[in-house]
Amino acid sequence: MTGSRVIEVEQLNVTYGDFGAVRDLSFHVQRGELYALLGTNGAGKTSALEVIEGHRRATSGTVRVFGTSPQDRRAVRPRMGIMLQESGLSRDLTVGESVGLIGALSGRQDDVDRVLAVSGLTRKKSTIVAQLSGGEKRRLDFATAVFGGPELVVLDEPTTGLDIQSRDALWAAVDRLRDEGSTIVLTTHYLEEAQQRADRIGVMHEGTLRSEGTVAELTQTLPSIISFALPPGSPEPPIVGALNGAFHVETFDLQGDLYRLLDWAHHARVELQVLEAGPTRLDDVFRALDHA
Ligand SMILES: Nc1ncnc2c1ncn2[C@@H]1O[C@H](COP(=O)(O)OP(=O)(O)OP(=O)(O)O)[C@@H](O)[C@H]1O
Repeated sequence: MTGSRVIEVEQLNVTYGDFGAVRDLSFHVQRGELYALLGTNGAGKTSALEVIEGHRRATSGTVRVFGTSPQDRRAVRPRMGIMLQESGLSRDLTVGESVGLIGALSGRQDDVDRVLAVSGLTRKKSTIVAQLSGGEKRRLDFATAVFGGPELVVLDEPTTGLDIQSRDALWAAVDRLRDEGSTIVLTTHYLEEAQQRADRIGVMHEGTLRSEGTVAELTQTLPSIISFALPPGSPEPPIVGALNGAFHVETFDLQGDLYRLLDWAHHARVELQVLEAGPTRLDDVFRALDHA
């Protein structure tokens, strides 16, 4: 293992027949990092994660987890918790039995009731899996992944289908894992969640890694946005970019332009309606992908 790298992916290719789902993918994840692998639908994220999880063999390239092959399940499994996009949990087991069984298979030690509490499933302990709602099943998948506080947790779209309370609870549990030193790798289509939490982000599109870095690094090449509307009959503002009466301005000098706008509004006694100003969001990085 190089330095404190928990995951090392070098020139990974995954092909299905003659279709290259993952093409020459290289990235690494440092110990204690939260790394978000983001991308468009079908970009190859799950295929890459499946190799990291040891569920799929690479067509070519090298993947190392804790310095060893992820196919070496005996070495890797006790140290890695996995939340798949679709779980293979038995429908007839109760929630408590499922967590206990998958937990025991992981080789890690934990208290089932503690894990259920962390995952918001205490009241469902005796319910069979077949009777869980979609969101509850996701919480159960999460519970089995974090059983025993693994050093590495891989989460494939963990918050898809969860209501806002469940999402907040899941992120609080992830924060606790990080406080305890766990490394987290995840995929999500909720870009704002990655923007708030990821130390680094890799952006995939059509099988390849298009960009990688911190949120600041990914967004710094794009302008910031100021948007607002004016009451009818207002004088012309000192800023261009009006569209249907609403103003939407792209700027590389957010602070300077905002100062000029507010100063103008103050002196002209104009109310800036629905005023919003902020750096470019990851959404815009994604929208730029199709043109990359
Ligand atoms: N078993 C398979 N056989 C053939 N093609 C597959 C298989 N699994 C995935 N693919 C294809 O490989 C591509 C990458 O799929 P993958 O699930 O890795 O993407 P993803 O980035 O996770 O997408 P999403 O965000 O939509 O979940 C897609 O075009 C998909 O149709």
